[in-house]
Amino acid sequence: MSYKMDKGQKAVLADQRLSSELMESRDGVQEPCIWSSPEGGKDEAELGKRIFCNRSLNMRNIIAVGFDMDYTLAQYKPETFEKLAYEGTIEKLVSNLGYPEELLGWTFNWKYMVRGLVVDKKRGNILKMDRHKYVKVAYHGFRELTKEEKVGTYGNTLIRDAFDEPDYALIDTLFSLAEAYLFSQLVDYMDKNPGRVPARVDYARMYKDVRSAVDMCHRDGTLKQMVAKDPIKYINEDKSIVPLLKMLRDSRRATFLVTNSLWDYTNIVMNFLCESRTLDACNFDWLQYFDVVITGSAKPGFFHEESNANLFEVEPESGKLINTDNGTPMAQVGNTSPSITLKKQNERCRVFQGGTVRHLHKLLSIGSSSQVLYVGDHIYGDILRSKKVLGWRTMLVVPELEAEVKLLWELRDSRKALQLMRSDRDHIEDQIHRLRWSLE
Ligand SMILES: Nc1nc2c(ncn2[C@@H]2O[C@H](COP(=O)(O)O)[C@@H](O)[C@H]2O)c(=O)[nH]1
Ligand SMILES: [Mg+2]
Repeated sequence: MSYKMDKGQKAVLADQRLSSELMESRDGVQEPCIWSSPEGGKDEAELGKRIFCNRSLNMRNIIAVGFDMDYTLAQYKPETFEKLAYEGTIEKLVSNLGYPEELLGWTFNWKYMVRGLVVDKKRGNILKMDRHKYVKVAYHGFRELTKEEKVGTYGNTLIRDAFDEPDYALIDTLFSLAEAYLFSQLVDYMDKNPGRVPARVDYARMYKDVRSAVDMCHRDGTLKQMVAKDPIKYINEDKSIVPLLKMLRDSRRATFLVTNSLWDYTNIVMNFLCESRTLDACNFDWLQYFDVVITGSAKPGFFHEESNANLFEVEPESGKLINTDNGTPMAQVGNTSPSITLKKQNERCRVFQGGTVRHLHKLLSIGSSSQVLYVGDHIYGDILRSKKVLGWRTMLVVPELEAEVKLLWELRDSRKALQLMRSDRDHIEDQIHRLRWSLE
């Protein structure tokens, strides 16, 4: 990431440069660069490390910056982490749900699926839609539908399909790549071997089975135990996280973490990211970089202001949950001062589980939602509601863009040449039309 902040609350997103370099006006003419910093972004950051804005954000108004953890601060390695999810899911399908043992020999191509695809559960199809919700590409299992098949299935309805639950599922998180791939494999397998999948299983049932097996992998420790044992195998190291958090805190902004992961796992992942520590050496030093940590937040429900979810304080050493009254630890019968140990241990940062955005605002003394910037990876879980309903300012982490932006940049000359050729072609076509009309 590339941005500048000074201690006097004067902070700006300093990197609109590339976005204006890459963004051409409609007539193909390059717009002049608009700089946010006086130096004009002279100390260039690597292409993939820059921040892009679709509207300006004055950091001066931001008093608290929050982060999601999984796939935001912690970038998992899909070649190991998603493979683990894929193998764990197959294992559960075979052992618990009666799928054939030969699935255990299947392999996972982690590069095949991308976020943004849509699963048509009933038909066993994977769809790529355009921004207007028209199906551009459709695959049945791994076979691409012909144009006629595609139009016949998705193009002829009088009432337009919403492509939403319950018949469709959106692949909107990197956690879902393995299940989408496995679903396509199962569709192919079932078409070719109709008697080999459990009786009464259709495509939709197969998707449901895969989903519940994946869900179980996240809940029963299949994934988290393995990550805890060997985090470097599954999570990319990122030496810029601590400087980033320090910089935010030096600028006197509050920092917070809101994650759906529970405390035990959060502590392991954050120890690895901030301190390069593994399970046996875990401590709580990383908490110094935050004012508030909320685990088990159940996003997106966390962002519903009307939610009544209870907020518990977590005792970091034991993981014990303590009842709170809006964030204030409650006295237990027979013990009038339960909060003393917690306060001493945790002078800088308090750790919670559950609660709602109202609790967070109170804990951080946030007066207006527009003073909060939240960084997340999940458009639905992290961004949609927090931005649209609450009015938080949001930043979406899209690692896929790194390759795309590089490619756009590398191909800039060809793209420009193509644009000029298109414009020449349009002129020539217009001239031909005029000449034709003059002859009629
Ligand atoms: N029970 C399930 N948990 C899931 C699933 N997919 C992801 N996850 C877990 O959610 C959190 C994400 O945390 P955040 O920091 O991004 O808020 C992490 O613990 C995942 O393991 C699922 O399908 N079922
Ligand atoms: Mg996340």
